[in-house]
Order: sequence, then C-alpha cells, then structure tokens
Amino acid sequence: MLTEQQSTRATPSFDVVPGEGGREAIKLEKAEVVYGRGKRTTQALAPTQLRVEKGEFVALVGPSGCGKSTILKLVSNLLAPSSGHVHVGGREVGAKRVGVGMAFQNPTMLPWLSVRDNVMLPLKIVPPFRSRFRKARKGEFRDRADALLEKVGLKGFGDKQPWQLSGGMLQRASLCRALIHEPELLLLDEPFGALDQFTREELWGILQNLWLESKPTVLLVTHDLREAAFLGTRICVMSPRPGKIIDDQPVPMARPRTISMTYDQDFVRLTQQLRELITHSRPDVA
Ligand SMILES: Nc1ncnc2c1ncn2[C@@H]1O[C@H](COP(=O)(O)OP(=O)(O)OP(=O)(O)O)[C@@H](O)[C@H]1O
Repeated sequence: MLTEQQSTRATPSFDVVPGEGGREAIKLEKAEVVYGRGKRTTQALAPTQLRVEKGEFVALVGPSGCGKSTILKLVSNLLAPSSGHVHVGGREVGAKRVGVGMAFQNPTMLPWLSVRDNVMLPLKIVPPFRSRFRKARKGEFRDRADALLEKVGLKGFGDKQPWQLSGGMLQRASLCRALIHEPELLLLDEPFGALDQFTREELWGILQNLWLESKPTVLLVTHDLREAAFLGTRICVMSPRPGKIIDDQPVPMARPRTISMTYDQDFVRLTQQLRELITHSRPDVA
C-alpha cells in the first residue's frame, strides 16, 4: 500500500522532461540480490544497472521469476541488495525522506474501514500529513480523498465498505490510496493483472491522466506488453533469472495515448519487438 522512506517527500520536481538531464530519482548500480543462505540460495537478480529520472514512467517487463518485483523491493527499501548500491532521490536508499506510494495486483483494503477511510490511510501514517490529520484537518483530507475517488470514477462510493465494491472498483480505490499523499515515487506491481481486459484498459487511461497531472516517478511491473507501451515513457526488458536489464528503450508515442493507438502499426511493432526479446531471452524456448 504505502511505504515511507523515513518520512515526507522532499521538494518535488515534476517539471523534468524524461531523459533530458533531469534529476535522478532511482539508480541501481550493480545491484545484485541473492535470497537465502548457505547452500539454499537463489540468485534473483544479477548485478543490474538502472537509472530513472524524476517524472519518468518506466515499465519493467520480463519472463516470470526474473526479478521484477525484487527490483521494486530494493527501491522501496524492503530489501537490501546483496551487493551493489540502490539510490533513491540521489542518496543511498533509506538515507533520505522520499514519499512512496504502492499498489499491487491484490488491492487489500481494511474491511472495517469505509472506502474513503482506506484511501485516507496514508495521511494518518505519513508525516507531515500525520500531525495535520490529528489537528482536525480531517475535513480537508476527506475532500482530497473524494476528489481523487471522483477522478477514478468512484464518485459517491466513499462511504461504502470494501466488500461492496467489485475487483476493478477496489483497484481504482487502491490507486487513490497510493496517490493520496502525493508521493514522489509510485511503485506498481502488476496492479491490473487480475482485471478483465475492458476494465484494465479503462484503468490505463485513468492512471495515465493521474500521472500527467503531477508526473510522479513511476516504476511499473507488468506482464502486459500493451500496458507497458501504453503507459511507459520507457520500457526496460529483463532477462530470465537471475535477471538484469537487457533492453531499455523510450516509447515515442504522443500523449495522451488512446486505446485505438495501441492498434497502430508503430505500437504493434513495438510490442512485437518486446515479445521477441523476451521470448528469445528464454533458455527453454527455441
Ligand atoms: N523471499 C524469497 N526467498 C527466496 N527466493 C525468492 C524470494 N522472493 C523471490 N524469490 C525468487 O527470486 C526470483 C525472482 O522473484 P521475483 O518475485 O522478483 O520475480 P518476478 O519477475 O517479479 O516474477 P513474476 O513475474 O512471476 O511475478 C524467483 O525465482 C523467486 O522464486
């Protein structure tokens, strides 16, 4: 749902043109991850290089088990690299306060809270919102939550309980929860993986709009190559485990992108090329 590397966002900078000398948001420097100890070890990530500028939307794709989620764990400081370095916001991860929002395939909500209170949860936890929350600023935060819920098509659903919402509606609420504290960094791990195609495509559009509004830095893990190309400013392709980034390319399509654009020749060519890269990097496929 949310992690906070020490506390609040530093002064955000959303005015950076991706890839044009903006300030660094994420850097992996020969970051390697080996799970387990002794003889029972799994090298999940080979020494990996990655640099993401502030305001970029990077989609991470690759075969199952190649270490995509492991990269998100490194960046969110849930996991330390076995060797190498991970920098977030220009400093070693954890050394600087960076606001982070997260959403996963399973949008877990606290069942005893209303949808609105679930969305507002980060504001209760994350400084500086936490102290303002206590100082009777709840009304202001309620308005903020309701405005976000409206943007994702959930106007009027704030008072419902999570069990009264469909899977797609819960994922919309989960996006609101990830963004309510205006994080600098948004980490998304297959957020639409469990949804039907129509709902998924609708949510791509919603996420694109939310990103265009404030341009947080986004790292999206997905198996869906159309999703990667629709949303990403850049796509990084990983090799099979132990994974590392074997291809890194910008997505040149204009914004706002539409679903019909995903059937254009250039777009189809891009997704086919990604598919081939992933397929041919698999040792078990000829
Ligand atoms: N806590 C852990 N202990 C041991 N091995 C782990 C642990 N977490 C992940 N792994 C292994 O590390 C490898 C990479 O896992 P990771 O979840 O990062 O892959 P992924 O690319 O996100 O996979 P998928 O696309 O299937 O979700 C996998 O082989 C996985 O089994």
